[in-house]
Amino acid sequence: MATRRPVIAANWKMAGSQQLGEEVLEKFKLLPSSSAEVVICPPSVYLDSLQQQLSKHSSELVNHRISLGAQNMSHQEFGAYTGETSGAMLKEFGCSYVIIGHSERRRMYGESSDIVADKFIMAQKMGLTPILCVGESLAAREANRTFEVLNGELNAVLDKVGIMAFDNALIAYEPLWAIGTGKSATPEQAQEVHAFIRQRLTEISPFVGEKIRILYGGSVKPSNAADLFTRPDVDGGLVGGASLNASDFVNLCRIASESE
Ligand SMILES: O=C[C@H](O)COP(=O)(O)O
Repeated sequence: MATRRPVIAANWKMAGSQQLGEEVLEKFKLLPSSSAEVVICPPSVYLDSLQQQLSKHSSELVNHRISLGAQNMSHQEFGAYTGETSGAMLKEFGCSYVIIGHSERRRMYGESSDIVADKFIMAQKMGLTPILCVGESLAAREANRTFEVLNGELNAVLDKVGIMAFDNALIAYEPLWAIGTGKSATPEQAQEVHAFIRQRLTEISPFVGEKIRILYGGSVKPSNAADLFTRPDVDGGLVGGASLNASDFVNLCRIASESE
């Protein structure tokens, strides 16, 4: 089986502050080292200060791999799109990653799977690694439609970009019923879905399927992380609420590093 380095991504959503960035980096300085890749996705207006903080503390963070990511981007390259942020701008402010198709964007801002696929394409064109979010609603799970929903969300992107584009992407499985509810999927539920996603990709390309990192998101916290992250197809987490507490977040990164 391929060795996949775990990834812990923080999605601050519309929360956090410049101060939180400083607190998180101070906590990392106290952790001797971590092998997990860490991605911090603050609101875009904080990217600049976080980039500067990372550079200020770089000599004390050499034993960590901390990158910046964004929570969203435009599917357009540039132009008259009021309120939007382009991939090139995110690159300019130090981003390596961008979250694409988070369920909050699909649900509250009407992002169709087609737009999500276009964002995926634009992210890669701009040199960003997309973190593609997929996940089913509670109603879909209760109707035994989980795999059907996931297939639909994956196919919408696969059909447009092709399997090899997933060689430079992460997938985050985020069941909608577990997001911000305090009720995480069980490790067994997460593993079952992650294995399904990996199998789906492996059928098309064993190379990509084996290599791709699939993160779990939905009420991840230090108390349930070890059980989730040690499942064979769970390669880390996309963390919302717990990433707003510097100690909890750094603890999650430590747990992920130890689960490798
Ligand atoms: O992007 C993160 C997810 O939506 C999970 O959020 P949560 O950890 O607050 O449940």
